[in-house]
Amino acid sequence: MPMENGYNEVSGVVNGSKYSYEDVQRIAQSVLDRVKCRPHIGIICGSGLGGLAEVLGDKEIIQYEDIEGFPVSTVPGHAGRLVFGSLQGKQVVLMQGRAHLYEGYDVHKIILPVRVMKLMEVRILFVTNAAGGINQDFNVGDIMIIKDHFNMPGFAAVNPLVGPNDDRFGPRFPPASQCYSYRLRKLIQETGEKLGMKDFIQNGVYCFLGGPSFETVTECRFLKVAGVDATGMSTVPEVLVANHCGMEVCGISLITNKCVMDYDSKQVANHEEVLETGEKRAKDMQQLISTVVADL
Ligand SMILES: O=P(O)(O)O[C@H]1O[C@H](CO)[C@@H](O)[C@H]1O
Ligand SMILES: Nc1nc2[nH]cnc2c(=O)[nH]1
Repeated sequence: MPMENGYNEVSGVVNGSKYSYEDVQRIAQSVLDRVKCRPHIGIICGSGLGGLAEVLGDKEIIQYEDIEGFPVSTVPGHAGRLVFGSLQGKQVVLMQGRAHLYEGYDVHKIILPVRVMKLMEVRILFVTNAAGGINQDFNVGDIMIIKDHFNMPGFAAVNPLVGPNDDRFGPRFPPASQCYSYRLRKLIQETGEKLGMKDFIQNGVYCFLGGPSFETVTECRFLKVAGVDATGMSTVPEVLVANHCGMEVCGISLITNKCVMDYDSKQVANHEEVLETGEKRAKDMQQLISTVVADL
């Protein structure tokens, strides 16, 4: 069972959905008991990007609601299924949808699937998302290779590593300046160029915000000054935990809309546009990730 609900005297935080190492071991084993696949590669699909599951061979599917502790997705574009299968001859596990803070989940709950993947021996993690473009040189439909992130809620201690540390997962004070693998960033860039995607591949910094409101104009302008290229409401908690436990991480954002930078603009962000752009670029995202996986 998860650690006791309520206030944790050691960490001083409400620790209701924090899972111990033994809890995660048990959950990982219960998932492995249900599938034949033994993946070393994990893929988390962002809003509208779960179509990659369709190209997996020998699929084995488990609904999140059938896995102890897994947060159930409540957002359109997030199917809420763990899909095992083969991609380019490699065994992979793919999350078709994720949970977000704004759905009401505690940050410790959001990252549980990443720790479960770790204990299933996943070593390389692809994390994708839909994001708004802060960088005005970016176009809708661009694919941004994440080189770094800005954990804005982290300024208020919203970080999945808050609380007692279990060294079996990773160190108390993990560095976070190299969360995104240089090797995988280069591989994605080169692969994208070979596939003729150079014109819409970008590199940049992703900012995590709590949502669910999209940003105000002033917030967007602030992020631009802070050096952010794209913003969204996910990814960073998962990446911090993956980095903590020594996974090699590749982050990819699809720029689904341009953030509004002008106070008099008539444009407004909306989730329908996010999903539409995801649909339009789905095939390219699939081809890019599949080709990179083939080369691993
Ligand atoms: O980050 P993903 O899960 O791709 O979803 C993005 O799209 C939704 C907003 O349209 C938000 O949840 C935002 O984070
Ligand atoms: N915060 C945020 N998340 C997004 N996800 C997709 N587009 C956006 C956006 O413009 N802002």
